[in-house]
Amino acid sequence: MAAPIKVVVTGAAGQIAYSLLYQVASGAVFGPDQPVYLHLLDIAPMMGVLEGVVMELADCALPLLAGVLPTANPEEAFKDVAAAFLVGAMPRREGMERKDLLSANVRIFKEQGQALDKVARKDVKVLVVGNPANTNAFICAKYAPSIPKENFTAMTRLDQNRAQSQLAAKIGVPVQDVKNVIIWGNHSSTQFPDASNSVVKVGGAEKPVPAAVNDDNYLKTTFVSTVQKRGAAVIAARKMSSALSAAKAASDHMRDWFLGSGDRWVSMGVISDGSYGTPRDVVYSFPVTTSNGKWKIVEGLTISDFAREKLDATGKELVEEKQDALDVCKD
Ligand SMILES: NC(=O)C1=CN([C@@H]2O[C@H](COP(=O)(O)OP(=O)(O)OC[C@H]3O[C@@H](n4cnc5c(N)ncnc54)[C@H](O)[C@@H]3O)[C@@H](O)[C@H]2O)C=CC1
Ligand SMILES: O=C([O-])CC(=O)C(=O)O
Repeated sequence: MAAPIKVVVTGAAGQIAYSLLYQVASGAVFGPDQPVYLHLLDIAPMMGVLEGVVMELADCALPLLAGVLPTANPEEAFKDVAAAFLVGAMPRREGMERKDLLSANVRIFKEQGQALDKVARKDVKVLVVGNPANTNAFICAKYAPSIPKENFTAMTRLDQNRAQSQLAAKIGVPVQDVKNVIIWGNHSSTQFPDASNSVVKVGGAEKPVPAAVNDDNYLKTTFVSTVQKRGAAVIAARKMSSALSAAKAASDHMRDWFLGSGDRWVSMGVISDGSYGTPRDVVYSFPVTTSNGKWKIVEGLTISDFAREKLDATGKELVEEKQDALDVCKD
């Protein structure tokens, strides 16, 4: 059995963490042979609730759980961690856009970037879930200059999973038979869910999704807006934001980053190098492949005029959000 790795989950007393912690501690993320030492960070007033979560983790009797450290101190929480799930942040309520959370949440990611910089492993893999996730990830990386920018990512995997599920239902196949759907840009209502390069297994053979769906108008309209607005639809129904599916997506993202994406593309918010004419130096969601703990943007895809407009609109929003975040972080 390998030596345990330290993994931090922030917002550990919150609703996403309540689903995520079991997945991490049971081996679904880092593999069935990798023990984990869980660091649980939340704010001081939540320490009582967190105590209950710690009790429940013990009561799960999980063989891979090597230990648990609950704390309200970021430097203690981030000490020597190999992986960080940055979940802790305010969620939006009905009628809000995710960027409305910026002024409340972005300072958390400045402070946590500084703490990671001081005490985390320099190869730590950071997944930002707290919204607005892309811009929070950008800020976190900025305040952790001793850690490579490539190690900071934002979660658009939930959007990818939603898109894959919508397409599978439309075509009438199991969800795992659809692959390579792409989420471009921001985890916001400007994101572009793009099925144009995705493929589906039908009757044992692979076929392009656009041919299998055979409804271009659907792929350009209903499909796009359903995925863009799915978070809001869940909030309208549940009066709370997605948690079960967000935790599953966070597990998928980190698992693929650590263990490899195989023959599938996955979407991750990563620091943009200007690929596909996107703005540089914002955290933009691209199709990537992962192996040996590194991600690589999928190259050589054709961008239609329709897609171009969408990639530009979501890029523009990210540039604006970045500026707003830098302004908030000045003081
Ligand atoms: N990227 C994505 O796809 C998704 C992102 N989200 C976002 O994830 C975040 C968390 O959502 P939930 O778990 O539902 O919220 P929640 O309110 O249930 O839990 C958040 C937890 O974070 C804690 N927290 C607040 N400030 C903190 C700090 N400075 N350090 C550590 N912990 C802190 C709170 O005390 C609370 O326990 C929200 O911002 C939400 O919008 C949610 C779903 C999907
Ligand atoms: O919509 C929200 O505020 C929560 C979230 O990010 C999602 O469900 O995608």
